[in-house]
Amino acid sequence: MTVALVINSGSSSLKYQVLDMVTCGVLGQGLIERIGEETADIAHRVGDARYESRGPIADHIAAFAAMMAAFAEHGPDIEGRRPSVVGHRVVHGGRRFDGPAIVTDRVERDIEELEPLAPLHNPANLEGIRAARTAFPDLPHVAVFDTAFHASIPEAAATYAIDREVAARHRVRRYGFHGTSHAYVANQTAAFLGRPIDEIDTIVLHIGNGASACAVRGGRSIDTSMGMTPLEGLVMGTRSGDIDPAVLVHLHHHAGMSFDELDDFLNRRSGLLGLAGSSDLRDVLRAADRGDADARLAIDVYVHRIRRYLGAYLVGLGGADAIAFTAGVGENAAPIRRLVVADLEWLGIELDAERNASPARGTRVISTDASRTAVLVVPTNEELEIAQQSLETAGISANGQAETGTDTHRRG
Ligand SMILES: Nc1ncnc2c1ncn2[C@@H]1O[C@H](COP(=O)(O)OP(=O)(O)O)[C@@H](O)[C@H]1O
Ligand SMILES: CC(=O)OP(=O)(O)O
Ligand SMILES: [Mg+2]
Repeated sequence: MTVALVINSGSSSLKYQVLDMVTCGVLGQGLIERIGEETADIAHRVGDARYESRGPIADHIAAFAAMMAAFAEHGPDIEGRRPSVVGHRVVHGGRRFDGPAIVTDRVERDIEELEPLAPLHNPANLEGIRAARTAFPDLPHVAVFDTAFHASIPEAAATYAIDREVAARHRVRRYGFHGTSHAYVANQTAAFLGRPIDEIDTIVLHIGNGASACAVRGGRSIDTSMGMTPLEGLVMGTRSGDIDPAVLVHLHHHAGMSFDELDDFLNRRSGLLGLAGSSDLRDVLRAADRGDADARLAIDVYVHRIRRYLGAYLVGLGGADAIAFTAGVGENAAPIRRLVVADLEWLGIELDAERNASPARGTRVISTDASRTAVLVVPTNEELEIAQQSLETAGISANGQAETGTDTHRRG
């Protein structure tokens, strides 16, 4: 059996999964939240058993140690069944990485060098990588970048209309994020429809706490709503998404907000939280049902923004074979899906109300049989995609054999 360990270090959290790569099943997983705060929450799961604990966790190195302690105490037995590879989610790969990379000291330096472009994400990603390489020095570690899938975006969609020299010097361009999810969901959509991926055009709506839309032509990203950072585009849990940049200048001059405060304001205090007081869409939907006017407006703004991108990408692709909803909101919030594709019958997009409202899980079609564009719900699985890309990059097959001509422990 080949086992993969996947590490997803967020700015204040560490998510991990141990996967059996033959069955693609999860052997164990966990989430450590509030790293760096007074007390952190640790939730570890093995099969149906769930173990929760709390305690101070200073940084990602301590979080990594807590994860190893949870493995030792509750399983899975990763000493007995050692992982063959460790896959790491890295948010920003800049233009340096257009695919996964075996982590070397050089790759670590490149990720560090990209920190100014993703100050919330890359430092945490790097701490996770360093802790994991210290714990498993003999294993291949692979970095899988959120940005890599969008390397195919044409210049017209990637370029901001500012002075070219300034932009180039400071690496200001649109990179896009959630690429691992967009790629996985586009592939799942093609497989579910029984069509080759290179023959279909798909719009993936990854709507979770972070949210982005992606136009995928024949398996390649041609446009996406996030830009230089994961702030641009859709309205998110705490992020504003698109905003007139002059608003920042205005708030700087008239509200006395510094640029650090504005950064915090747009990334952590805006979006659903800023409009309706909660970053969790479930709370906002409940409040709207009770008639709360702020919550209703928040949902209107949220949906309006998604539809704006949906329209743009339908034009960009010249029509789509499929629209795939994914992530926390996309997979679970039937009312949002209904509003996003409402009144588009004239475009050949027709939702089936009953299919949409069904509590069924797994990949499924929610449009009518007559709908020219298929609308689907496709659960994303970034961890599995990271594990598979990591295995492939390390030259290991799912049954544990080194792939011909590749050294299993190649480390770049
Ligand atoms: N049943 C549901 N109805 C509406 N929204 C939901 C439901 N389940 C989850 N969500 C939303 O999904 C969001 C989390 O999405 P997720 O993809 O897990 O986020 P992330 O991985 O970016 O933290 C939550 O903030 C919540 O608003
Ligand atoms: C890049 C990004 O926005 O990630 P997340 O959805 O995990 O916040
Ligand atoms: Mg997410």
